[in-house]
Amino acid sequence: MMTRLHSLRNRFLLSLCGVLCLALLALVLVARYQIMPILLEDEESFAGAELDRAERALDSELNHMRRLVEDWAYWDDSYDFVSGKRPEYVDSNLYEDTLETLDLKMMLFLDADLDVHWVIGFDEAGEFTTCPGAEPPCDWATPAVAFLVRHIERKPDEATDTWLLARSKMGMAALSPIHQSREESSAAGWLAMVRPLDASWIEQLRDTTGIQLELTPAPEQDGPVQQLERISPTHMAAHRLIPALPPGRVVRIEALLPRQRYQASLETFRFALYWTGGVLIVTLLIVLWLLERMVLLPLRQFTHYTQCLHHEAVAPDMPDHLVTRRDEIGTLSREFRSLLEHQNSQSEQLRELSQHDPLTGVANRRLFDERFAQALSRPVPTPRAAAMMIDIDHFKLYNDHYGHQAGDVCLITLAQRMDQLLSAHGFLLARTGGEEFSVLLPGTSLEAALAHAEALLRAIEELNLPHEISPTRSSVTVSIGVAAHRADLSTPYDIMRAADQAMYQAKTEGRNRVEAYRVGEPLSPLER
Ligand SMILES: Nc1nc2c(ncn2[C@@H]2O[C@H](COP(=O)(O)OP(=O)(O)OP(=O)(O)O)[C@@H](O)[C@H]2O)c(=O)[nH]1
Repeated sequence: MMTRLHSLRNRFLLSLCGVLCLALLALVLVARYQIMPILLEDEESFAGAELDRAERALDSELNHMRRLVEDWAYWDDSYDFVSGKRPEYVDSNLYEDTLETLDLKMMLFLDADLDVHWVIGFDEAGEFTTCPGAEPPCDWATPAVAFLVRHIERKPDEATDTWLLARSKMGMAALSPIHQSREESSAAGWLAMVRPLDASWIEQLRDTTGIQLELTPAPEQDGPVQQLERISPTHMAAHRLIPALPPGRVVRIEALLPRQRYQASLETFRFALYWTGGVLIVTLLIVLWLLERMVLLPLRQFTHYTQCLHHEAVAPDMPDHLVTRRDEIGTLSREFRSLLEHQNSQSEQLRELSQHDPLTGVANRRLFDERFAQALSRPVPTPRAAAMMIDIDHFKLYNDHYGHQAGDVCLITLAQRMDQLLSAHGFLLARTGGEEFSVLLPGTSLEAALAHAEALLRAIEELNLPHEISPTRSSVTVSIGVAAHRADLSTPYDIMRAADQAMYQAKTEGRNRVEAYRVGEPLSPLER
């Protein structure tokens, strides 16, 4: 018995759901292990590029510082000043406004012997000081002087250098040898400048780069130079450490970056995922609908039809829309129909064989009894039915004289003639014994039956089938007993017993005659 779970529809649905789940799982795994790493990697390279941009902005500021210090260092007035020839240089150039205009914290001139020639700048308290050496009140410059002297002694290639400074406050420093502008000569001294990197400068850097960044001085640390921290779904913090002075200190660039690219990629991926999922589900629904219409529905109709064959007495016709289909179901339906037709015709043949006498082709006892019972069961007005019992006279002699085969031919000839006469009236002739026939006459009275029997007798005589050694007549004759339904003959058995008795009466009376079963005659048992 097919359960609902095992129906094709449910199995197909379950299989599709399974495939869908596997596809979703595959999609999740691909997203987790293929797409997400690519997105994160892309985000890291974006953060790196943004930090590069911030660092390039710093480099550009350092270059600016380099150009500024070189402008002053390659100025002949500066050359003369450190060579001790232009004492008015201080008054005309080195004053507080100069530092403020150039956005500097300090300018330091060293002569060729690396002695401090002049210092101007703001001390730790922000007071402007200007001195011919690093003595008070300009002693705040002493550490810078010591560093510069060490640096020049270590690297006397007379190149311009720039540095980021990361003390408690940040700054930028540049150092250049002082040369004459036109002649090739050795350095007459060195000029150093220091620019503070304060909050307003950082704000300006933010405006220039468009990056939300912070610069902070920090001690040098072990670990990666660049790090990325995703602080929220919308923002990440990227920082990079840039070497600075003094040794052991770094400038930490920290950029707060939007995760737009990641979010946009994620959104695009989600969008594609939802659409793919939606299209997949719609496709599945359409496939299911098509399956239902093209396969399952006709199969159910076919199954319903085969079930009807079991339950209905008369086989219904196969629905036209099934047999006219041009697909496999149509082929199956047509094959099934032709198989059914073949089986029906074989059943019909078997039924015919089981209800008819193989020698004469007329009905046999089985069909006769069946029809007789039917005739009496119908609530029709009287007369209900009559019956005849016909027996060929001296048929043993016929066989003995003409042979058994001729006897068969005689039986066939007689049967055909009698059937011809009887069937014209709707009566049923049956061969119920070797040379014995019975006739059912539905709705016929005894008198009418006797008249039909007499006509039958005459017709057989008229056949004039030779029976030379018959003591009755020189042709084949029959004896007929007739009985009809009445109160004391209410069953087929009783009526046939009475007809049989009448037929024996006809034999006794001399054969080739018709006898009726008379009222009050005792019935003898019917020999069968
Ligand atoms: N050829 C042939 N003979 C059959 C067939 N069936 C029965 N018979 C013969 O029919 C004969 C019947 O003989 P009986 O019953 O003695 O009766 P009868 O010779 O007809 O004599 P009455 O009935 O008394 O007139 C037998 O010889 C059977 O062999 C058959 O199918 N073919």
